[in-house]
Amino acid sequence: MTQTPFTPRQLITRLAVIALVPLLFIVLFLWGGGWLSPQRLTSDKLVGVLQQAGGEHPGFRRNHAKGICVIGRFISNGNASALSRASVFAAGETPVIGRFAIAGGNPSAPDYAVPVRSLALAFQLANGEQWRTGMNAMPFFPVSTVEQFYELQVASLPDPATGKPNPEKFKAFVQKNPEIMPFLAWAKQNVPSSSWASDRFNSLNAFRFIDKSGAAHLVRWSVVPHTAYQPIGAAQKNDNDFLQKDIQQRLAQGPLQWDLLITVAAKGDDGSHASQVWPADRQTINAGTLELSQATAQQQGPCNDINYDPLILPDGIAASDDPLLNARSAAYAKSYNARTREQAAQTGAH
Ligand code: HEM
Repeated sequence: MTQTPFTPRQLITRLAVIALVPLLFIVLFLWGGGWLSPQRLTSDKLVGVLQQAGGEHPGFRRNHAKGICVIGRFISNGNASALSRASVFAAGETPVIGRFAIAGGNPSAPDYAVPVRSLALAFQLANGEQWRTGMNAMPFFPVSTVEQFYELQVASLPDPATGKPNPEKFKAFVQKNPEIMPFLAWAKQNVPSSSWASDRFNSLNAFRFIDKSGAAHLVRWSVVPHTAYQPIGAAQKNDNDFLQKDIQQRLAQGPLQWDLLITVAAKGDDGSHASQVWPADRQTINAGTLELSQATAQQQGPCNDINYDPLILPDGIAASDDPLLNARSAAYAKSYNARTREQAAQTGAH
């Protein structure tokens, strides 16, 4: 008979260690899925509340659901290459696939009823890298933290009894988060333009540009229209889809342009609060011209399969400490996976 080299005590210890390894993996799996901390704000919860607000629309984005694809190019003048070594800022041209949209999860919402509009861009760099950015046509974000974003969605949900948001719940949110007051004041006086072509779109979140020496510069960016602002009028209020029709008509006449402006933070400026703008005297650099030339319906267009994750960045651009960035990245992936799976089921693809 062969003798085991271990004493019973050693054997038990070894078996216990072996059993611990899979147990550790199970605990990590449950933790990652949010099962061990149900109060934790997961991307499931964030996407869930957006879906509750916008309704069930299989195959569509869970926010900014109504939109249109556009293509064009970015013509860099080389000015931003002192701050960022990203090849997109060297003088020259980069093809762009973009998407105009309005906020909210309802793909049939009337355009005039939605105050927040967006432009997302995917720059296809010659070296195979991509720079993706989703910008909104407002000067700053309503809130700064992921918890506030979630609670704001919950406070704005329609009351099942009335079909409208409960004003008491919204008031309670504002009292708890007075940081939202400047946004509410902006929204109250804002008269939307009659065209996406004349909207200024802002990154809102801060990022870091990394220069050739490896030094980081805190920045935000905006695209500023060449097209003059015309306020929304009666004609637009009677047409649910005026934004899409307008942009198609304009692009049929010729390309539309925006300047890409980089705003550079000064020492001490905070990049982690998207609800706070930096003082107006900060340095701005005109990095070049965004030129959009063609529009296609989103479901058939090249933007359908793009997840405009704000953390898909080329070498030379990096995330800041803004906590919204990671939450956005995780939620956009969740939304992308859901909508592309649904689209595949709708078309019978496997
Ligand atoms: C925690 C905060 C946020 C959450 C959870 C969130 C969530 C979402 C989701 C789920 C989508 C749909 C993504 C897809 O299916 O492709 C979306 C779209 C979008 N969001 Fe956010 N968002 C947040 C903050 C922001 C901020 C700060 C901005 C600032 C500009 C922003 C701009 C956009 C834009 C432009 C789109 C449309 C992108 C496209 O056209 O595909 N979001 N958001």
